[in-house]
Amino acid sequence: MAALPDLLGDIVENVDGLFLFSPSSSFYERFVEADPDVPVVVVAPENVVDAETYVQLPLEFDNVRDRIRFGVEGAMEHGLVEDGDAVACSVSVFDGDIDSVIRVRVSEGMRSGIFDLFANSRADPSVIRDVFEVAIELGKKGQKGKPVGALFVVGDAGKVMNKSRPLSYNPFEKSHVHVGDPIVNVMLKEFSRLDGAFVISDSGKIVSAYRYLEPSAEGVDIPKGLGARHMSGAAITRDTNATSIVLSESDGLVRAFKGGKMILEIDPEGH
Ligand SMILES: Nc1ncnc2c1ncn2[C@@H]1O[C@H](COP(=O)(O)OP(=O)(O)OP(=O)(O)O)[C@@H](O)[C@H]1O
Ligand SMILES: [Mn+2]
Repeated sequence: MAALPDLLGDIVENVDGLFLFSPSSSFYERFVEADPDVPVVVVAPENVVDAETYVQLPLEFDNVRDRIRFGVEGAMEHGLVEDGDAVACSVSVFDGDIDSVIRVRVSEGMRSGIFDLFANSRADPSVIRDVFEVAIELGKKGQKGKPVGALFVVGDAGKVMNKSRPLSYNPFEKSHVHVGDPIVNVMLKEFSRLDGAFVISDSGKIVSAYRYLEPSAEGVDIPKGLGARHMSGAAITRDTNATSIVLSESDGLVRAFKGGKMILEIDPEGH
């Protein structure tokens, strides 16, 4: 009878790269010089282990597939791996230390756009991340315990303003506030109880609240069952170079749209 390491060793046999997701320093040290033929790529929110090849995670994606996709697509973008490569991804599925190895075949076809969404949107990556964080937090807590929906249109704000109209007075009219400021998070949560979309500039300035989006919905293909908030949020990203981040009041999920397509779906509760 074969020993388990022989049987399970196939998973890491002949890989072209080893991806360590948020490794501790001691874990990283053990692997970095283990096999000189297999480059080690660290994927983490911060490069605390001082890795030479590193892909920064904007969010700790609870969904392991999202996390791995982000790391692999980022590595493709940086030229660290290429079509046809096999890579071993070491991740933590449950809380704590790395507990799993997943073998992935790199291919152009697997690209979901998740890396692109953060790295190559019109808006700064940090602005996209900050808006995600607001949406996720809003999804976790709701407004006074009740589920709430919200629509954030980020980047290419001039064009977005041209393709929308006000539903009410704009509380951000003369202000110069940016996403990420703690006070702004409180304001965004407060105003999200009312209708319409928030429009945010490339640099994170809140341009307007209460915008009714009027994009053409032609050629927009999003999952059936999503309503007008999602449809208008998706469509505006085809008509402009904006990225939309939408919190659903009805199912509590946060979804991101770019180029008229849904790129990412996150459960704020981490289920
Ligand atoms: N074109 C639009 N521009 C801006 N906001 C919109 C637009 N259409 C709908 N909304 C906002 O979305 C809210 C919910 O609409 P609807 O239920 O049709 O969307 P939905 O996609 O099902 O979203 P949810 O999952 O949150 O219910 C509306 O009350 C309105 O505030
Ligand atoms: Mn609805």
